[in-house]
Amino acid sequence: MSHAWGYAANNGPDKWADSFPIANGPRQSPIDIVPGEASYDAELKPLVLKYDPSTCLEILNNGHSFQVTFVDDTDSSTLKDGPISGTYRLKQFHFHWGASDDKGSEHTVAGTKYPAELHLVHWNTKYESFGKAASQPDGLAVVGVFLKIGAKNASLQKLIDAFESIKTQGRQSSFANFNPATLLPGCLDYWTYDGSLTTPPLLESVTWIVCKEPISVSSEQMGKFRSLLFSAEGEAESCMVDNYRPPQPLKGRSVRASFK
Ligand SMILES: O=C(NCc1ccccc1)Nc1ccc2c(c1)[B-](O)(O)OC2
Ligand SMILES: [Zn+2]
Repeated sequence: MSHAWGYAANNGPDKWADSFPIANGPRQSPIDIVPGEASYDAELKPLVLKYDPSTCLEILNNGHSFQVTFVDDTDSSTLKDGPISGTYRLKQFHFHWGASDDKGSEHTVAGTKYPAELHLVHWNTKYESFGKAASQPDGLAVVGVFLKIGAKNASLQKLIDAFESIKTQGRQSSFANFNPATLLPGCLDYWTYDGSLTTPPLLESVTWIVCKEPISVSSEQMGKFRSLLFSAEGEAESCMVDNYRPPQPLKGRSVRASFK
């Protein structure tokens, strides 16, 4: 497989190991989180998330998902505490979702799939850049938030309203003053474990922080996610759906809970 990885039968998750052998590594993500097997750790601190909407830069279709990117040359938008030490800067957030409401999340909870999952990506400022941090075992910290079908989500609607300008692969548009904190659930209880990027290069550099409480999304809003395209303008249209990697073997890792 050339490095044109994707989610189709010929270039999807079952084929990634051909070009990225780490796909079969010891700390791959996502995983199935089994709450009864997670161990409560009283030493885990509450998450401290400080986001500055003025660091929001653009929204783009990268051919795998849509992503909102942030200016990360200062400590304006950061994640601290929780299971991590030091300061991690927000770089981007993106989503994974399904072709229907019964699938789409990457992490699962006792086998339950949610229709979508948000990833807020942060990098450890002890390294000089995201790229450098991405190759270090403590380089990245990603906050995962499940989306559950329910009430229309006004914050997600702001993202959806920008979709017509990023319908096809490679398109981007300016996107300002969005506060990612509006995408967080009210309760920040979380599970945490050591894992990886869930897309190539699948680097094993992520401290995963998965929130127990989902946020809401309406079924109509999920329909708008599915109107984005994997394909570029002028190519045969391919709907951007099922852009999730299934759970990977735990390989002896422990999952800790910040709550009883
Ligand atoms: O940043 C990514 N690629 C570009 C890259 C540039 C430089 C070095 C390595 C990688 N990928 C990526 C980053 C973070 C997450 C994911 C994928 B995710 O697992 O989907 O959710 C969390
Ligand atoms: Zn992701």
